Amino acid sequence: MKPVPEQNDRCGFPSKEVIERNSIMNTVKVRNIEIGAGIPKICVPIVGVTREEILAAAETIKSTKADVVEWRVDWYEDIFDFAKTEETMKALREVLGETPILFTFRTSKEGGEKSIETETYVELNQNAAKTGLVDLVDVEAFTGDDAVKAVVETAHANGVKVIASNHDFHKTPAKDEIVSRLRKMQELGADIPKIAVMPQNKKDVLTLLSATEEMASEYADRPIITMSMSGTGVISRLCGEVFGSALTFGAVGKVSAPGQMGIEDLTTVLGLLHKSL
Ligand SMILES: O=C1C[C@@](O)(C(=O)O)C[C@@H](O)[C@@H]1O
Repeated sequence: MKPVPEQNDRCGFPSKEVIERNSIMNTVKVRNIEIGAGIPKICVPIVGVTREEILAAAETIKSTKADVVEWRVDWYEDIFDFAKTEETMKALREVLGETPILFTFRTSKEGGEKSIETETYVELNQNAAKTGLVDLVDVEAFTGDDAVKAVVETAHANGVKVIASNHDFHKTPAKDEIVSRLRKMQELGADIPKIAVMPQNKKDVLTLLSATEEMASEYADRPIITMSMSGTGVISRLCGEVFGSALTFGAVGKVSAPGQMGIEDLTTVLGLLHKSL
């Protein structure tokens, strides 16, 4: 008789433990937004350089259906002066009211505007979390485990959630590699693991979707975010509710990555899919 695999019961179905583990999907609540429940949430990035541009973008976004606003601080001209950064953050919070704010310094290594020393990067994210003005911080998962854990610890101590991220602007890694990166982010204590990859062909988009489905159904006990970038990958920004990606980035004006759709079209498509599920 063949040995029964540990994962399965005697009839070959998933064991109780596996089913229980798979059914525990914690959502992440930031202000009034529950990430991981229902329609994927829409996050709109702000990529202004000056304080005026940033606040003007926030005013425009405020009148849209954005669930979350990402402040891409690597674009901001005064980001290395924390007093100025905090003032702009305060003004941004005043404009956005209850809309959750995600604080993101995207390093040039992962497609962002500026490079930064690891120590400064950790300190910047910790300081942002300590202000109480932002709701989420993005930490690049491959900054080094100690650095990531330090940001997670400070963020959590201040009631701020952490999105761990990884970006490949050139290619799409193999499915197992994508899953293993997302699992690592979960192990490092991130509230939401996220990966963005570039497809070189349509099969790469399927690889990303398949990795998303596997991670979401077999390993994740929290929401995840995935996307395949550019026009070839745009479908992945629309079908998160089917395959298991809890949030999608949409543009109001300037995009922050290739393939982002305008928020109005995005809202329509997400709504249409939701109705038919
Ligand atoms: O990580 C991401 C995802 C993203 O790169 C995208 O492809 O939509 C856009 C970035 O602004 C954000 O920080």
